Amino acid sequence: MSMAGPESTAAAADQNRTTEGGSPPILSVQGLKVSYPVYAAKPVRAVHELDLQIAPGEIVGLVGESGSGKTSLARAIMGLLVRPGRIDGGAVTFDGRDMRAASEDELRAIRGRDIAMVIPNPRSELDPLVTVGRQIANVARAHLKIGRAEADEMAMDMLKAVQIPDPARRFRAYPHELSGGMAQRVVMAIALVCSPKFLISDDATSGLDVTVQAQVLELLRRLVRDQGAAMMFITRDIGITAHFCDRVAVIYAGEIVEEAPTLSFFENPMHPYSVMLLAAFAHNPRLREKWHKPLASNAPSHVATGCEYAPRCVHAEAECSRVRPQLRELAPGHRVRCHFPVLRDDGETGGVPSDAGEAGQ
Ligand SMILES: Nc1ncnc2c1ncn2[C@@H]1O[C@H](COP(=O)(O)OP(=O)(O)OP(=O)(O)O)[C@@H](O)[C@H]1O
Repeated sequence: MSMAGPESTAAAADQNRTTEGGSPPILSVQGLKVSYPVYAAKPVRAVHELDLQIAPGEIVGLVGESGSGKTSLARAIMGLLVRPGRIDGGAVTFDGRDMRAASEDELRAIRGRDIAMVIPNPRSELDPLVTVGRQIANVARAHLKIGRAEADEMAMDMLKAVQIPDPARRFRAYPHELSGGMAQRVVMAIALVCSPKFLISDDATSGLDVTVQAQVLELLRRLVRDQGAAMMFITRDIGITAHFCDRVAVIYAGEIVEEAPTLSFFENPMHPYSVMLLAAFAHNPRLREKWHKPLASNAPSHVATGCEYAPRCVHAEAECSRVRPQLRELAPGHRVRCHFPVLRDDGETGGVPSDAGEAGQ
């Protein structure tokens, strides 16, 4: 991650911000820009002027299609952008600390102890030559400066907490001896053993079959709640967020286009892209067609002016390709980046006040 620029003053000021619930955020992202320079071409813009705040104990679902910038955002927060990725601007404040000003050693100490990340394909995360109990214990020893016996005890407790069958035997097992669901639980145990304040789950359960996925998600939620941690839950499956998250943020082409408390979001999604995602989730081709203008390529491509979603939007008007919409708060905690937000079928505006002011960007 690059060192602090002028934005780090924004990070310091950010400590004074509060979330919807009135508490200071555990994570605050302000105006974040991430790009990937590509040889002999324009850099790929992955995240663009993105704002996101997450309160302690809150689970926020980050939903968007492939290539919308979810992983780039997560990795930028952790200071783990994959080369040639770089942060071009903005601030990331975690627990009052300016993450962009932190040294690599400081970031290493924060990662694993205060912020942890769970990703899909757990086997790639695990060392094939070390027993799973030892791998969990090693993380605890490295971050908590405790002795071997205590670390082993913590590892065993974590194996029980993630509901691994026969934990004493699994403690001594090697990763190849575990099923995919078990390996995912071990990765969760590693992520949670130091009781991090913030967990990022990046599509972590997508490789599991549906029943195991539901069990693992429920477990993850319970453990995060028990530890009082906050979580950013990244997924392409908008349906999961309904049961799992306190708040939903929809990302399109590197921008948050809608964010709202979960109930408000599902009762009245206002951005045409969110409505399209919900229609796709409902597996209803007619609804999908109604809400989505197909393009030759599915990947969001950036527009020169106006709304990023305009080329694919069935409601787009001339203004949409001219003026970039700002995020506006149209119901309590419900912000939408759209000139023409969707009205509910019953003709209600979903609480859209005619004089709604602008919020955020
Ligand atoms: N290493 C890289 N080099 C060049 N471009 C990259 C690299 N990693 C990501 N990108 C580009 O950045 C944009 C955002 O990608 P990112 O992986 O963050 O999206 P995502 O929403 O996490 O996608 P997915 O759900 O498929 O993981 C995409 O256009 C992608 O092609």
